[in-house]
Amino acid sequence: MSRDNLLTVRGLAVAYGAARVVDHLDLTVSVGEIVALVGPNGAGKTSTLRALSAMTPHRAEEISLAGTPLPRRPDATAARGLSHVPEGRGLISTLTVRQNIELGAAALGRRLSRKSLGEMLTLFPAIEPHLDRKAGDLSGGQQQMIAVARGLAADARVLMVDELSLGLAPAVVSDLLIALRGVADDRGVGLLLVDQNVRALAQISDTALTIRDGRGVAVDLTQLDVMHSDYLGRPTST
Ligand SMILES: Nc1ncnc2c1ncn2[C@@H]1O[C@H](COP(=O)(O)OP(=O)(O)OP(=O)(O)O)[C@@H](O)[C@H]1O
Repeated sequence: MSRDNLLTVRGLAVAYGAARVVDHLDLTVSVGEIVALVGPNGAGKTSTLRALSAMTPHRAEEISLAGTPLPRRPDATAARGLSHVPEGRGLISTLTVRQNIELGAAALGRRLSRKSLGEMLTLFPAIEPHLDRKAGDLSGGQQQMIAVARGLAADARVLMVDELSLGLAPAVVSDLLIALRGVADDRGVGLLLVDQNVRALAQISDTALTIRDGRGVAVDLTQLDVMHSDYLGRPTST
């Protein structure tokens, strides 16, 4: 393990019945690193994130955070600092913005401190005027900011975000990605981002991989930049 490694995954396998969608997948996410996980529909990206946060049955030789094996229960995984913003965001639309952000900490039996809330609002100033509105009444971009804030508010050391840009305008996606780059640079959080919008990801990621025949394959970021949206990518080595 390198000194700065946070998340280490070796030999991850996910199967649905006889269909093995992820097989021998390895990946690492280091302190302050943004890793893009790209690939076409059905490649196994969501299954990978769900397995890492123990929401999907899986096998693995190693899933560890900062050198310590992660437990295989979603709440325990989150409590150790591996946070997951699922596709669709998973907000409770009838609760307020503030309550949704508090849920990140509450789910782990913690109270969200004023300092943590303040940090989230500094990161996403667009949601500050709406703290006491129902989350479901906000725009898609604002809801994605709330979901990321909720994930970070649970003292995330590694944050995984599934389909960050889905349904959002390019300018909103850009704001979100710049904020996430800041989270990585300023707070040292490691980010594992899944998105169909590979061109946007290429702007802010440090490394990228795709899933080919179940395995993680490194992708050249400069190739991502010129791809159309769902291109699988070329491996940097074969
Ligand atoms: N609960 C499930 N039961 C059975 N098959 C599933 C289940 N979840 C996913 N799959 C299948 O596993 C494969 C990988 O799905 P997954 O959602 O992980 O892919 P993905 O790369 O995230 O795709 P997308 O970009 O479309 O979200 C697909 O063939 C999918 O149909």
